[in-house]
Amino acid sequence: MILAKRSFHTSVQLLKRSTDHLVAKDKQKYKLVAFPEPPPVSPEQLADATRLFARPVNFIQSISKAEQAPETSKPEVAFVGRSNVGKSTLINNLTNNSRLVKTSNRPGHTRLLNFFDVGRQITLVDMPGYGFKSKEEWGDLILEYLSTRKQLKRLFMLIDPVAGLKETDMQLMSHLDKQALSYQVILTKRDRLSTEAFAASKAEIEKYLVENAICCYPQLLVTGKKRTSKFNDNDVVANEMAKVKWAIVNATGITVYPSTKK
Ligand SMILES: Nc1nc2c(ncn2[C@@H]2O[C@H](COP(=O)(O)OP(=O)(O)OP(=O)(O)O)[C@@H](O)[C@H]2O)c(=O)[nH]1
Ligand SMILES: [Mg+2]
Repeated sequence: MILAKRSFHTSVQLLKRSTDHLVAKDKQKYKLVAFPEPPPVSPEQLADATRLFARPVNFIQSISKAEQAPETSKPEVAFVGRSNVGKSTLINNLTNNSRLVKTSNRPGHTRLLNFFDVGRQITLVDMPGYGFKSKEEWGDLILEYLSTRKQLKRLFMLIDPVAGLKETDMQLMSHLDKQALSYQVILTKRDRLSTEAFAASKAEIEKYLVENAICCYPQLLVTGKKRTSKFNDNDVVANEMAKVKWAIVNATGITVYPSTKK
């Protein structure tokens, strides 16, 4: 049985779950080609996460050097990915504030690390993109931040399923694996592909992760703009966003208490 390079613990967890994702390679061997079904998320957990992100969100600081990072004690998650993949848009969507972070259809828009406080419980970090129209110093800033930031609980790595995985994405994953940093992949711009094309791209990305990525959380998240009424799936889009919120809450390990405000 081939379970890529996963840790023993993860392998045991995977083996305990369903075997639907295993396909026969030959008579004796099986190959893992997709992540197992993630543990179910209850409506209460989704509601807790949604409640947290409905709380006030405040810009903390922008930095151009890792040592300038704010001294907060809050658990932190950061969003990383190729330029134009939709990092800043995702932060706006999560916080329901389209003007919190500036977005642009021109790659290379975000040039600093931008920190935001959500409900005084967690910190979100928007990052410059890598790849097309990126700058070497931005890459240095990201790597420096990743290797020094103790508060960082999980890195969310955004991938555009239209473009698929690029060499730069794979290099970053390999770097994160070597540093034992936990990351989770979010597929963005779901609305830009047909159901079939999206499923094919997702399967290819997932296969690569299963076979190569060590510290990747074994669940792919999905986001995308609300689609036209033709598809009538705004509920699906809202549910996908709630799952991203829950993944963040889960990664940070915080408990969301009901608001005391009436
Ligand atoms: N169709 C579609 N477009 C999106 C989606 N998310 C973001 N975009 C668009 O993609 C472009 C880039 O979005 P940004 O959020 O600025 O991307 P970024 O990753 O922050 O880019 P950089 O800061 O340049 O690295 C903008 O024109 C967004 O409107 C999505 O889910 N669907
Ligand atoms: Mg940006």
